[in-house]
Amino acid sequence: MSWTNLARNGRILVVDDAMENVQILHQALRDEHEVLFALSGDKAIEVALAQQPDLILLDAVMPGMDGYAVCAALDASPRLQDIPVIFVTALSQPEDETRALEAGAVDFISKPFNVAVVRARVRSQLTIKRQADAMRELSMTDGLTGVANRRHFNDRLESEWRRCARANLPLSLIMIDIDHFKLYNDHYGHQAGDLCLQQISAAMKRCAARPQDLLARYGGEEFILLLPQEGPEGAEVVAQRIQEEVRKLAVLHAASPTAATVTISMGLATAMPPLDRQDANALIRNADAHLYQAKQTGRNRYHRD
Ligand SMILES: Nc1nc2c(ncn2[C@@H]2O[C@H](COP(=O)(O)OP(=O)(O)OP(=O)(O)O)[C@@H](O)[C@H]2O)c(=O)[nH]1
Repeated sequence: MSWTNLARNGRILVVDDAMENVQILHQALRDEHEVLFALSGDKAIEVALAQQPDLILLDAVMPGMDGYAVCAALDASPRLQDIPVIFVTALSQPEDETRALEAGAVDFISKPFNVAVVRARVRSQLTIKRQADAMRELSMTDGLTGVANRRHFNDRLESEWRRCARANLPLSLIMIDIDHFKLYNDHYGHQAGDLCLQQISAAMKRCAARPQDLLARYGGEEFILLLPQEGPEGAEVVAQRIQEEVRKLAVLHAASPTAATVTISMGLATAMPPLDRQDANALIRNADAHLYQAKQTGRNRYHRD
């Protein structure tokens, strides 16, 4: 998306118990955005979870769950806490505005609406939200390959470790290293090496496409794949798939003493399930030890417990 388009084509959730207010806001915004609506606080949370809007226009005063309670519920949910909220209310005292901002709202619009003001405020909050999303995405991504970076991997490992421990589910890791990559760089040049890293990482990403899977660049030519909810057999299937995809890529490696094309070695490790206080780093060390075994026993293979 270009920077000039950042303010348009948002998914906006309008929450108001009065249908006529919903209709006015829908009319004001529908030319530029997709508009969803909810007539109560409970419904708003339900729609937000299912549709992941970019922005919520929230009525402060509603029967049952009011706007402040909706804000608190959004804030408590990891999947909803980054969605900005603009309060829309007939309350117009400075203390009402302060209360809304303290509840987590990013802006405040008074009823009766001025349609031009509503549009302008929505555009500006949408732009800020999308810039923040882009920054977050950049900070989590490896610049060369576009897969997750090591910091993002560490964060996800920690949260998935806790989740799998709570749910009594296994968690597997695959540590992956390109074979004889120094020789590849020496023979074909660093730029070709970069291209090779991009091709191999894209192929590996295709092999583990479940929403909870995460491929990350762990070091120079070393990658790590996080497979939550996957036991040793599942991890082995993924490893075989990766090996096959890399084989099919058939990137020539004339300088390799062990194969005609680029190959990879892998180390697999599983926590069955993770113990709450067990150190996730021990699992990484275990995968690394298996990778070392794969290298020692000829490369172009995986090793597991
Ligand atoms: N082109 C390119 N090369 C990189 C990058 N990051 C690391 N490397 C290179 O990757 C090579 C890794 O070499 P080694 O750790 O000796 O391992 P290897 O040659 O793959 O040998 P084995 O792992 O034992 O099979 C080094 O030559 C690094 O310069 C990168 O971003 N781009």
